[in-house]
Amino acid sequence: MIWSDFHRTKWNEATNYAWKNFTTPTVRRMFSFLTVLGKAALPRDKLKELTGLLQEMKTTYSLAKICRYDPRLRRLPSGDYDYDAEFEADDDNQIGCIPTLPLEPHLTQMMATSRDPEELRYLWRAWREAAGKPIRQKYLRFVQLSNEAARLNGFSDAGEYWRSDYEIDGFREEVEELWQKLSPLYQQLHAYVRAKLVEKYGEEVVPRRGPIPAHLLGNMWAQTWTNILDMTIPYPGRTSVDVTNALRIQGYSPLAMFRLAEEFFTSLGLEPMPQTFWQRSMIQKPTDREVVCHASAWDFCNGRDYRIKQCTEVNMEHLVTTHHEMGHIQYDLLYRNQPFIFRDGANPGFHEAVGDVLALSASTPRHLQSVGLLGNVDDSYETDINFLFAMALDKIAFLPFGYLMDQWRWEVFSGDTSSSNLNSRWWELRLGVQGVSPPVPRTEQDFDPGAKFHVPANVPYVRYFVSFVVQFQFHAELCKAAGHEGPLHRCDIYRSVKAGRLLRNVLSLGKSRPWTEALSVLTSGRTNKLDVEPILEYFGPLRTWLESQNRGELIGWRENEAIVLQVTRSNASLITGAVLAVIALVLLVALV
Ligand SMILES: CC(=O)N[C@@H](CC(=O)O)C(=O)NC[C@H](CC1(C(=O)N[C@@H](Cc2ccc(O)cc2)C(=O)O)CCCC1)C(=O)O
Ligand SMILES: [Zn+2]
Repeated sequence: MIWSDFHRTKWNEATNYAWKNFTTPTVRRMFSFLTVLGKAALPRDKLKELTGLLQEMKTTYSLAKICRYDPRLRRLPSGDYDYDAEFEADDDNQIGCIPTLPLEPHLTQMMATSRDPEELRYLWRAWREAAGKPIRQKYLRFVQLSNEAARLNGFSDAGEYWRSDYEIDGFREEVEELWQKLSPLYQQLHAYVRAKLVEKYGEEVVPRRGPIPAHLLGNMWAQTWTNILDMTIPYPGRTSVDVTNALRIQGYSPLAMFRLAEEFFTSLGLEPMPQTFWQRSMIQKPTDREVVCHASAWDFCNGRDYRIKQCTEVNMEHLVTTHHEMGHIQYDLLYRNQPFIFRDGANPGFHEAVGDVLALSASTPRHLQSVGLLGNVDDSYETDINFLFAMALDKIAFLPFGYLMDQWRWEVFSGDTSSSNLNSRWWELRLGVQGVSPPVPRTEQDFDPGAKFHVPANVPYVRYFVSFVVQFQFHAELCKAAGHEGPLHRCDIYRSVKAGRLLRNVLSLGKSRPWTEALSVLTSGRTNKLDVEPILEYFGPLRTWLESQNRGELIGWRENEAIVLQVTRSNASLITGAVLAVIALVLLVALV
């Protein structure tokens, strides 16, 4: 229904006070959600422009392709590539360029498996040229319209609108405080991985006391580091929990991976996937048409139709993703009897945590052995450390990225970051928070955040940071309910109906109660706050091990030790700097 300006004014007036005096808390809660119109509050023409920009940015991202790496690419004295030459028809040795490589599965796979820094540097830059740079202007206009819509809903900007999903004042400070408590553990992991990369690539490529160049971490955005486990595993030759080979040798299909994940949920007494799920999901990349391969889980809001769309590859990372996506469907199923407006996660981080909680049990060596994916598993210290390290490459490495993505966007929405420092602010955060540096010089002509799905797709991201903290709170409580004894990282809640009942009680609430109350239910009243203790307890043994291994290493990074020139500020400031230097020189000479 299209809102006429008259209707919208009347609605805004009506929703500003009448319902706030309703006596029934649940009805008041319903209206507090119903009165937020979101982008529908925009005038018709601006709504059309906003949705058009969003579609264009998503299309650019999902269709972006790059050329294959060619080692004959000429390097400039500055260390950068002579890319222009790359596309000139070169008589004697045709380099040429036909963009054929999409992100999934090609670039994802190459970033994960290539150990050639030059190829990785090429892939890293070419992807940003194809996916990020082209949408910079569109994104700036999109931000303007998003802020206008937010203000029409009574928020100061789109960032405040996004944060309202968490229903607590000071959410921003809460997230900052959580990160401060987790950062020391991240820095220990960062220092250890950097030392291993120095061993592999040399100090020419990796500065021993500086940030880690972002293209060497096995992932296009350096957001999880599981793909460099082979180069960094503490005890090579001992049990490694990467069961990719076993999955392939045993002939696992994507369907078998989905059935395996479903069986974990039903072993807890939770819901099986409905019939339509198996009929209508897309679990493999089709060969006859272009699709958006970024995995997603869908609730068609009729209590029967739920689907996953995923370009599943047979490997460990996708087995975890399958649990993650199915966790969304499980949550959708558990709150399907709630009133429509309450059919949502208690907060977005809860929705992201469900599947990961089960994956924490399903990934243990003991569990992988029980499903036949791992051979002999010993209870040795080395196996424990190998396992915890593999988990840290996923869970701890991710924390700064999960934190900085929306720090950057909240500042863009609030205007603290503007078009003149859009990309340099991104790299300030990447350098300062995550300790990674760009492998080629960056300028304000680039738009590197735009090369990460959630920015063109306008999907908020702090939900993942919240999930990575709260999933360990869930894990600790479910393990307690399952009667687990011993270290938290060895817990496997598989087949525990008690754990399943507790999880069902928490998730069935949907968004009918504030998430702080859901946390009280989970912890039998012990807490209603996000708490880093469980994740720090889980990784406790690894932290001790890292601290002993890192003796003598610099913990943290010197920001001036990045290999390449950091983000060059907009050229104007460079010229100003040069002019001032000349004037100073002239004065000096004059004085002497
Ligand atoms: C209709 C709709 O949109 N539905 C929502 C779900 C809902 O709201 O019901 C949805 O399907 N969102 C897609 C998104 C996909 C993935 C993702 O984007 N992950 C992040 C962060 C991350 C990284 C490591 C990790 O272990 C877990 C998460 C990234 O890849 O950067 C890709 C693979 C994993 C999850 C998702 O499932 O969260
Ligand atoms: Zn998710």
